Amino acid sequence: MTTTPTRAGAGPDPAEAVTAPGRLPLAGRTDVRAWVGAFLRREARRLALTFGLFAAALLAGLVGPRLLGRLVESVKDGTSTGRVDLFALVFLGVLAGHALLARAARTQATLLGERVLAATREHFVRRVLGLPLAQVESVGTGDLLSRATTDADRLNESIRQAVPRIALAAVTLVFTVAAIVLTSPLLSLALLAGLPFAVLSTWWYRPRATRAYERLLAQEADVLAVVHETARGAATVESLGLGSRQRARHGRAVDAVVRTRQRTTWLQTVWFPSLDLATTVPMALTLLIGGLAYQRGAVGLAEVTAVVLYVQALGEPLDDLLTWTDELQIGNAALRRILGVDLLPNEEKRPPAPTEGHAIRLEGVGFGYGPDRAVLTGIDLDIEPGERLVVVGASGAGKSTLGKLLAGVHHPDRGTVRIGGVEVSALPVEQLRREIVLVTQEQHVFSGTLRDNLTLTGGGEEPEAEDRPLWEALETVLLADWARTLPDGLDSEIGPGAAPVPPSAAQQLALARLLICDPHTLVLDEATALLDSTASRRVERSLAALIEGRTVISIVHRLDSVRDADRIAVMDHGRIVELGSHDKLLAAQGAYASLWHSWESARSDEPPAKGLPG
Ligand SMILES: Nc1ncnc2c1ncn2[C@@H]1O[C@H](COP(=O)(O)OP(=O)(O)OP(=O)(O)O)[C@@H](O)[C@H]1O
Repeated sequence: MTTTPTRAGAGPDPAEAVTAPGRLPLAGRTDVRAWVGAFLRREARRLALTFGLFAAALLAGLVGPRLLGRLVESVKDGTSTGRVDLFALVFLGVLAGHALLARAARTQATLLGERVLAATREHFVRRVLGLPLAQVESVGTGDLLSRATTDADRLNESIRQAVPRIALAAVTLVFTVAAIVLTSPLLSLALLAGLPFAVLSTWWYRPRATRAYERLLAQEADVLAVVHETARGAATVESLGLGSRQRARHGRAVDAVVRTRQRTTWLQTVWFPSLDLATTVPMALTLLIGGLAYQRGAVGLAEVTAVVLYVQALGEPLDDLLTWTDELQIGNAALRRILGVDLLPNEEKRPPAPTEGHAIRLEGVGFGYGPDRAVLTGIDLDIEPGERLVVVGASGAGKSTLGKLLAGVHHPDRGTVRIGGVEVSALPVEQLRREIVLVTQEQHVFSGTLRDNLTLTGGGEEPEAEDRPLWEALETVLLADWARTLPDGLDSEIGPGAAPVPPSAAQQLALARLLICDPHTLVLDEATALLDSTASRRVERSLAALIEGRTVISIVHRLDSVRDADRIAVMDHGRIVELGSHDKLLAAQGAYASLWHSWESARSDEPPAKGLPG
């Protein structure tokens, strides 16, 4: 599938897949058609059942008035009370049958919608989990979230409501038009007068509405992105006083949605009246032609009356057909967004790659977040198994980026990062996590049990034998006492909406997870920087137990414990400018020495604080 850039001003062409900077792509018409084809094949029986039930309900609905008419006629002609009772009974039976059929039809349609929704969401989540992290980072989570939630709901709504209603309206229209033609071919010519209004207005409306709906969904995603970002970074927003900035961003995003909604409403204010004309003009013409034809004896009064009633009856299904087609258009826009994720390159499945030893070697590594933004250049570094390496440097020097490259979160643009002789980019993710893991300040507690949270990295898989290693890990990171206070031990629900997990416990939990997954190398990127000093000390003690016997690369701002490191790497503008032990670098009187002296003098003005073990 090829992707093309969005054409300025004109909006995306629904026939083509579209990519726009900073957004996930939109699928093209061919992708949508393929999806619909697969859906029709997969759900053919359920669809047939749903349509069958709707059609039966429609027919049962038509029988009622007919019966009532017969009853009135027979009362007029004189009939027995027994016969009236019988009619009433049959009428009630038909009404009950209609209600039951309508209920069954709606239940089937709902089930169908839910099945599609579930399958679409599962497919979407699988795809998103397979996306390279860099891709997810570059578009943000708002776009992804809205595709997985509101867009999937819209698609569900389209399938549940729009598809059966459109089908029914179309069938009703065909039957009614056929009835008009059969009743009076002459009067049916009046219908032609309505066609230009329906066709021209829809031809004008459709492409404009398609573009507006696609814009609307993207703008709604922006609103969700701001809300999500603000909620996720609530502590930062609060501490840096970013509330008014976020409110302003939210206000701008909502304004954009309101403007597009105004546009779609305006489009409808032109389209809907034109659709009304598509039935009222033929109605007026039928009366006119009917009157003239009746005077000349070309048609009977009964035919004129029937055709007028039929033309009037066209209004409702025509309205239904077009308004639900509009709804389907929103579903189509939502589907293009959901399927757009399929156009992204997926993390390919890699075969296991046997490594030799645990040595890490970086050769000529270069990396940038964008084509013109080199963040790391010419990095050569050998890290021996069991070594304690500390990385220091000014803010923005590239320390965290180096950590991400080591852990395989990003891959170098130039040069190689090898673990045990194998390039990190060649290692399957399950293997990579047993080799090297990045620990940052941000540790997420997933909704689920404590057990789920401990084993989600894939460790501790054997059933039954599970509990002991999990408790051992909790003991090691000093979290066992906290875990014992939970009502169901390892099976207690924790995280959002369940037992609260304090920030330090979340960090310790992440460390316990690491113990279970047991990688030989840890990259610690300011892992305790956000914790208060008591919590930080507790996590550091857990960390001390964890790093025993492993290679540790610590990225630090505070230099308290750098003396204990085997080597210190000093970074500046994306390069390693110095590398060696504390004493050696101090003696060299270079970048490290000045960092150290300024750290020492700053520390003498501050209350004592603890850094990370190095
Ligand atoms: N996801 C990203 N997208 C684009 N640019 C980024 C991204 N992450 C970092 N950068 C940029 O890359 C450069 C290096 O950032 P990095 O976080 O690696 O530095 P650092 O030395 O760890 O800084 P700090 O000590 O402040 O964390 C900075 O200019 C930063 O703005």
